[in-house]
Amino acid sequence: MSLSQDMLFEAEPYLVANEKHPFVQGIIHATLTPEQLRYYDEQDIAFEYNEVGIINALIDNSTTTEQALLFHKRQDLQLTMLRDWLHREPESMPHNWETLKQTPIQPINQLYRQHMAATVQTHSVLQILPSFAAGEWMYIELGRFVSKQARVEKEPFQSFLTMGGDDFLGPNGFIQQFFNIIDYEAKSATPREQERAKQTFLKSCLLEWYFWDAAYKQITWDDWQNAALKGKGESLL
Ligand SMILES: Cc1ncc(C[n+]2csc(CCO)c2C)c(N)n1
Repeated sequence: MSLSQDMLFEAEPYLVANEKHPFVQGIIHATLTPEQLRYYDEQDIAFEYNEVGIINALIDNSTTTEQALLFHKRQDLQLTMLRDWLHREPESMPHNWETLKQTPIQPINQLYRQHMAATVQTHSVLQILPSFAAGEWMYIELGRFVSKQARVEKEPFQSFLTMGGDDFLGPNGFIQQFFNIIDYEAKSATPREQERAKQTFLKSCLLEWYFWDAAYKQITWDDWQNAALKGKGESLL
């Protein structure tokens, strides 16, 4: 079994858990509140901004020019998506490229971004790529899952997890190409390095679940502070 097959096999229970999460179910049934959507939107745009740095690291540490070109293409898409997203920002939450850097990063978002950033210092595509590819894979699979459900066709829910999939899907899509790169890099890696890469992938899958959970409960540092200092909010954690 290739490393990517092994990763996907072990990631399956995390995918099922993500499908069952009340936030994902709330997308299907269009039952999320404006506050839950707003929290998600703010945290996710900041998350995607952080990914720009991760993709830069992938370009930087590529072992072939083909890899560098693929990551560069992915970066182009990331920046285009961010630009369009910033244009769509609601009046209540205006962001631009500059203020994006000052968006408050709430606890789970911080944990996830630091999990990804921690891989950069390995200078290894095999270690950096799984931290990033897991989120992409999860969104594509969740998109597939929600499209098979009787989902409520109402915005903004309808557009949620419906990705302009062609760039991501199929044998030449980003997802398959990322897995091909992981398998190519795994060939020259030790079993310990391969295991580490797999665990990084699985931790990103786990943090995907917590990202939905944080948005569902709108967990902030203030909640954590209240829970710690005032002894309130056990149910949040
Ligand atoms: C929590 C979280 N995880 C992963 C992504 C990344 N992501 C998933 S799909 C996609 C491309 C198409 O929108 C990107 C960049 C995210 N945004 N939020």
